[in-house]
Amino acid sequence: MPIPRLLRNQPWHSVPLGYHSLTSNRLRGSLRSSVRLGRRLSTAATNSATEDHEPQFLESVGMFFDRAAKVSNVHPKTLAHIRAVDCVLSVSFPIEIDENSYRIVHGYRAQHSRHRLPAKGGIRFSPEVDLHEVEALASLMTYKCAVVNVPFGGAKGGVMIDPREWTPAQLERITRRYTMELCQKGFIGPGIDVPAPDVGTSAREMSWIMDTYRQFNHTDVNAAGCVTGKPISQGGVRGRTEATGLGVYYGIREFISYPEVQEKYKVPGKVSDLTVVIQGFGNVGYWAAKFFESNGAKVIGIGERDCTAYCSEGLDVERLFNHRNETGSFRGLAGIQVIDDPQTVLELECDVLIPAALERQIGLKNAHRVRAKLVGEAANGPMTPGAHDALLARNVGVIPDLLLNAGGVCVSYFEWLKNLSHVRFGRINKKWDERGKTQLLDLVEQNAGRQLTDSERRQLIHGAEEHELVYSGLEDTMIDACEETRATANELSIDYRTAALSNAIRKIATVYEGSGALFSSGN
Ligand SMILES: NC(=O)C1=CN([C@@H]2O[C@H](COP(=O)(O)OP(=O)(O)OC[C@H]3O[C@@H](n4cnc5c(N)ncnc54)[C@H](OP(=O)(O)O)[C@@H]3O)[C@@H](O)[C@H]2O)C=CC1
Ligand SMILES: O=C(O)CCC(=O)C(=O)O
Repeated sequence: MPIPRLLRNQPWHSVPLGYHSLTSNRLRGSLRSSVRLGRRLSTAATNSATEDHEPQFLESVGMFFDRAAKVSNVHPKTLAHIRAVDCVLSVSFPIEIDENSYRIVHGYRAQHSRHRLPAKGGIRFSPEVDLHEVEALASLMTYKCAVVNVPFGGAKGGVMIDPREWTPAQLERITRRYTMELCQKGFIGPGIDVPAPDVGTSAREMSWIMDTYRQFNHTDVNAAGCVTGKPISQGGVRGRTEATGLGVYYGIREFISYPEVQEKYKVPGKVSDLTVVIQGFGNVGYWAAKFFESNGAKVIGIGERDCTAYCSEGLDVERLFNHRNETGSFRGLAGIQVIDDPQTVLELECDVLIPAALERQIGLKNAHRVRAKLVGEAANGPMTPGAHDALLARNVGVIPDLLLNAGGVCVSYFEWLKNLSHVRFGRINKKWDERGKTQLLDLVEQNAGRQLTDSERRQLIHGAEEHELVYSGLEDTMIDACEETRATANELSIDYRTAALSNAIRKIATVYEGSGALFSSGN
C-alpha cells in the first residue's frame, strides 16, 4: 500500500481522514441536526441484538436510570435532559505501521453532562470500544461524580485498538494523535474535559496526553490539569494509582459493617473474616486485592482473561502479580490451583465477589450460578439489569459501580485541585501543624509528669504527607457516599443501585433547575 507523503514526513501530525463532532441542543440550539445524528447513532447501536438477548450496555444504563428516576421526584423534563448524552466526538486517523503500511484508528469521546465543568472520565484502549460503549461510560461518570460529590460533569473516551498489538512507540503516536483531535475539537482542557486512565491505559498515556495538550496550549499555566492519573513527576498526585482499588476496599468495608447488611446477606462484619474473589487483575483488581489482603481478608480467587487462580487459604497477591508479569499468565505458579475456564471465577463460593474487568460479565446466563453473598462492582457496568434483579431475588447483595468504583475520580479531583493550585498537598501546613502539636505535647508532658518516648513523640507530631491526605480524603468521601446511599435505600426500601442513582439524579437536577439554563420544573 503506498504511504501518503504527509504520513511519511509527519507520523502523527497528519491531517484527519475524517471526523464528525456531534453536539446536543442543550445549550446550542443551532446544531440540532447534529443532535439527531448523535441520537440516531446511539440508538442504532443500542438496539442492535446481542448474542445473549439482553440489553446492550447503554440501554442497561438507561434502564437503571429509569428505575431511579421514578423514585427521584424530579420533573420529567429535567429527567429527560439529564438522561441524554450531551455531546460526542468521533474521529478516525491513520497510524503508520511501517514504511509500507498504515492503519486507520477510530477514537471517541462522549460528554454526557456538562452541568458542572470540567466533564471528567477515563480513556480506554480496547478493541471493543465503540460510540455507544463510550456514551454508556460517560453517563455513569456523571452519576458517579454526583454520588461522591465531586463537582464534575461526566465524560469518557475510547480508542478502538488492542494495546497489546502495538509497540510503545506506536501507542505514543496513537495517544498523541487522538489528543490532537481532542484539542482541535475542544474536547480537552482543565476547565472543559479532563481525561484519566481506564482499561488499557495508565500514567504513561496520561503523560503523553498532557505533553501533547501543552504543545497546543503553551500559554496555559494550568495545562497540567488537562488530564489526571499522571506520574508524580508530571504533576500527578500520590495515591491516584491505587485510588479505585482502595475506594472499592473502603466501600465494601463500610457496607459489611452495617448491621442490616450482615443480617440480610449473612456476611461477616469484619474485613479480616472475609473471603474475596476478584475478576480482573489490572489496575483496579490488583489494588483491591492488595488492600483486602493487607487488611486480613483471604483473597481466594483471581480471574484473568485466560484462567483463574484459586487457593482456599488465600492467594499471595504480590507473588501472583510478579509471576503473571514475568510469564504472562497465572499458570505454572506453585501452590495455587489454576482453573482453565476464565468465567468460573464469577461462580466461586465466597463472601464478596468483585468484578473488576469489563462490562456485562454477569448476565442472565450466569447470574444463577453466582455463589457470593455480596457483589461489589469495581468495573463499570459489570452486570445487566436482568442479572441485577436475579441476584437480588436470590438474596445476593449488590454494591453498585457508580458508588463503589468512584475512588478513582475522587482522587482525580484531588489531582486536578493540586494542578490548579500548583502546590503539593501538605506543603504549606505540614511544619506548622507539627509545631502546634509539639507545643501541645510539651504542655501535656508537663502536666502529666511523664515524658513520651521518641517514637511516641514522632508518631503524634508527624504532619501529614500528600498520600496520607489523599487517603484520608478518599476514605471520608467513600464513608459519606456509602452512608448516604444506605440511608436512601433504607428509607425507600429500594436496592443500593437505585438509591445511589436517585440521589445522583436529584443532585444533578438541583444544578440544572437552579442554574436557569434549562426549563424549570414548573414550566
Ligand atoms: N482505572 C481506574 O481508575 C478505573 C477503572 N474502572 C473500571 O474498572 C474496570 C477495570 O479497569 P482497569 O483495572 O483500570 O483496567 P486494566 O486495563 O488495568 O485491567 C483490566 C483487567 O481485566 C482483565 N480482563 C479483560 N477481560 C477480561 C475477562 N473477560 N476476564 C477476566 N479478566 C479480564 C485484563 O486482562 P488483560 O490484561 O489480559 O487484558 C486486565 O487484567 C473497568 O471496567 C474500568 O472502567 C472504574 C473506575 C476507575
Ligand atoms: O479518574 C477519573 O477521572 C475517571 C476514572 C474513570 O474513568 C471511571 O471512574 O470510570
